[in-house]
Amino acid sequence: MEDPVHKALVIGGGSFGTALALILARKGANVSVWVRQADQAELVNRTRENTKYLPGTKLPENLVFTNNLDASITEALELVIFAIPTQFLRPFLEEHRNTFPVKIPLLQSAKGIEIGTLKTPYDIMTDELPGKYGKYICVLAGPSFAKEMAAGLVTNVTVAAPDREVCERAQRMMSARAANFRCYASPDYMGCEIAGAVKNVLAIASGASHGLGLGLNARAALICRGLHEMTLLAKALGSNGAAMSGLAGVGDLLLTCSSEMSRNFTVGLRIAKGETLDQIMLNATSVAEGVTSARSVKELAESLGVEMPFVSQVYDVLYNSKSVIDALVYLQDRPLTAEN
Ligand SMILES: NC(=O)c1ccc[n+]([C@@H]2O[C@H](COP(=O)([O-])OP(=O)(O)OC[C@H]3O[C@@H](n4cnc5c(N)ncnc54)[C@H](O)[C@@H]3O)[C@@H](O)[C@H]2O)c1
Ligand SMILES: O=P(O)(O)OC[C@H](O)CO
Repeated sequence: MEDPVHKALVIGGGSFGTALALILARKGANVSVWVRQADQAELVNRTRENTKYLPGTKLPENLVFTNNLDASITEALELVIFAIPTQFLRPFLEEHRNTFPVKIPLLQSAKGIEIGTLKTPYDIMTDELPGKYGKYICVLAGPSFAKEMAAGLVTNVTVAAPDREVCERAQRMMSARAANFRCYASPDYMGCEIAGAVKNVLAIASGASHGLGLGLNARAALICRGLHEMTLLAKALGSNGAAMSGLAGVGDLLLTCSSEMSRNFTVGLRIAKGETLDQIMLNATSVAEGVTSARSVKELAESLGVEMPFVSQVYDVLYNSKSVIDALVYLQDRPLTAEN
């Protein structure tokens, strides 16, 4: 049974923040979406459309963009969603540490690993928010293209948190039959976050494989062996691996490795077609988290002694000018091993 939400706040008005706000608005919540620029908020409110990040969807009147985080926005909140890319989360929290009410779920939805600290978004939130917020931090992960959510298409995701009561409350609050949005609950928050970060890197590999015309056998092998890599990393960080067979693990990996709707997949595709990373980044209007996570995930895996051959090859292609063909040859010529 889902819970009603009367008032919610989404931090970040990119495509995913806007899509999550729409889900809550469609179940009747009054939703504010915080963005950095006042003029962006004004434009969205005037046109009733987020033309920059989620064009083509009319926003309902109970969904309002704002540049304010004063009491009129934060008072009586029941739920806060964080939907800004991983690398910008810590600076945001440093500035807005005590802004949010306590005892309400704080649901983070970014999929990446922070450069430098090699931490997940959940850990960044634990670092930066005062202890009183600790057990209320949750993770949302799973196969969820913003465009499809905005179109009202069926989407199932996982809400994860160590505290069962908080996790299930967030699950009930985010679930929205009216928006075809269904949430499952899981205690494996670390598994969900590692899956979210690593699947973006693997999606770059899958796009590259598609660009080379390697076919569907190769894609299936990449998804399967990639799942093995992300499972090893998650377990090295304390996950019991439960998320890997679920929506956040194999579910999101399948989605992102199979579609040009994925920005990460598209980066790999364009590289295989001859563009450089610099050329791709030059005109990028939206974020492909796998580009930065290729660096941080590789470093994290090395620091833990976890072998991640696909991730290391994506890193070499992006940052060491290795050709996609050479990366493929490397992967195929590795010594034969047992499957697990
Ligand atoms: N778009 C999706 O389908 C989708 C689905 C699931 C998860 N996610 C995850 O959600 C997170 C947000 O991605 P998105 O797709 O909404 O991004 P986007 O590319 O659509 O928008 C970029 C966002 O980053 C913000 N931003 C840019 N520079 C910033 C800065 N210096 N400080 C703070 N914010 C800044 C922008 O305001 C905007 O909100 C990512 O971690 C992504 O992996 C996205
Ligand atoms: O467009 P991508 O590659 O960032 O993927 C979006 C979502 O993470 C899919 O679940």
